[in-house]
Amino acid sequence: MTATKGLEGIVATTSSISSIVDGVLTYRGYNIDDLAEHATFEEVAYLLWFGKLPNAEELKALKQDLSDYAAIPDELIQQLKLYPKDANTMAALRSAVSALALYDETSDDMSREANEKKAVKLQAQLPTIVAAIARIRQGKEPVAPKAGVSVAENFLYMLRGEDPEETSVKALDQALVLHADHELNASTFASRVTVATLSDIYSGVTSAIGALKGPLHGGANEAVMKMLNEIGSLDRAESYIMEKLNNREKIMGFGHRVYKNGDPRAKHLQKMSRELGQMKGDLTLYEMSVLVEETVTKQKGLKPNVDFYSASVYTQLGIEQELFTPIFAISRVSGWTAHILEQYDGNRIIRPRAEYTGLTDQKYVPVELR
Ligand SMILES: CC(=O)SCCNC(=O)CCNC(=O)[C@H](O)C(C)(C)COP(=O)(O)OP(=O)(O)OC[C@H]1O[C@@H](n2cnc3c(N)ncnc32)[C@H](O)[C@@H]1OP(=O)(O)O
Ligand SMILES: O=C([O-])CC(=O)C(=O)O
Repeated sequence: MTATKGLEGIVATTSSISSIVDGVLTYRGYNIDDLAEHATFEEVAYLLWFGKLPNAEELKALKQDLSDYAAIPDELIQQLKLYPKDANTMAALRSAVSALALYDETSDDMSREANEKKAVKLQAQLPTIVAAIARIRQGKEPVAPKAGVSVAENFLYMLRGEDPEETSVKALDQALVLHADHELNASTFASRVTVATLSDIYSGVTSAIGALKGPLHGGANEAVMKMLNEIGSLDRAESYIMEKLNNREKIMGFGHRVYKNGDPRAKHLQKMSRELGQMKGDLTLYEMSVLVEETVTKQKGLKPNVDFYSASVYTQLGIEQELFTPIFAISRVSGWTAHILEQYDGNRIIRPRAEYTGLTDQKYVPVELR
């Protein structure tokens, strides 16, 4: 038995949800470029869960369900108010989603119908939880979800307490489409490992949130913004990156286990970042990001991943850094739950082997002789 570090190149499951072949990402056979350009997040979530794009009636029914399920239990809001104000937002979200299971009497109902309903409920409730955490932290009351609007619009409304402008809603909706699923990434794998023991969907999503939090995965978008803030101005970008690389430090938002010639989602986020800058009449953040990209690519041959330009996009949408990875979760919960449903179908426990590298032939020695 020989271990492969980080399971690189190991095919751990079959899946019909999303695929990456020769650098091309598809959801259920639809190219991400096509979906980013034309589809709404609700259409994409339906596609991931049910394997086809919804017709008008199916889409209307899904939007209604997302609206109907968006409120969170009062008991949970009370709990959120007890969390430390300076708690990491992903840690708070992880705890809240775990607690959510306590208020769903169907949490251990393993029928396909119940699990599909819980997938839609989790999608509806995660944005409400994230917005509530953000508002409580600012000393404000959470805003109840608004009926009849998209996930993107509702999230910005609950965050700000007022109707968002259309350009922000469109940009966030496109970002949600781009983040919705990504084959067997670390958080999706974590969710599948958890539910493959026939544990419940809330446990699967809680595991996934824990995995997404790390800076080598979803947490990188917050680390990118921290880096851009440290750089501070265009003239410092190149020297800052050179110093990091000379110290053999990683540049967050660059590199990828699967894409070696670039992440197809990055160009959409880059375009969005430029357009938001143009609209604001201030391209500093965008230009600083481009200079970082040029320097990293020239020095290391590494290309930006999905996390790099999402940092400047969210900042220009007026969203605080601590919410970047939770926004990733608001989108990715569609993919996680699609994978969880797929895992339950024809499940087998996921239990690989480890190559043992420890001591052998040890003989027990009584404690007084050690
Ligand atoms: C949504 C997402 O999860 S996208 C990824 C988000 N994560 C980040 O942006 C964090 C920064 N990037 C990284 O840490 C890595 O590129 C990962 C985690 C994404 C992929 O990791 P791996 O597939 O294990 O790549 P690995 O670490 O083997 O990289 C190969 C080489 O490139 C280097 N490298 C990879 N990424 C970077 C980077 N961002 N900055 C500098 N060097 C890098 C590694 O140090 C390694 O160099 P070496 O061979 O001299 O040791
Ligand atoms: O696939 C990965 O390893 C990470 C990633 O880009 C994602 O989850 O979107």
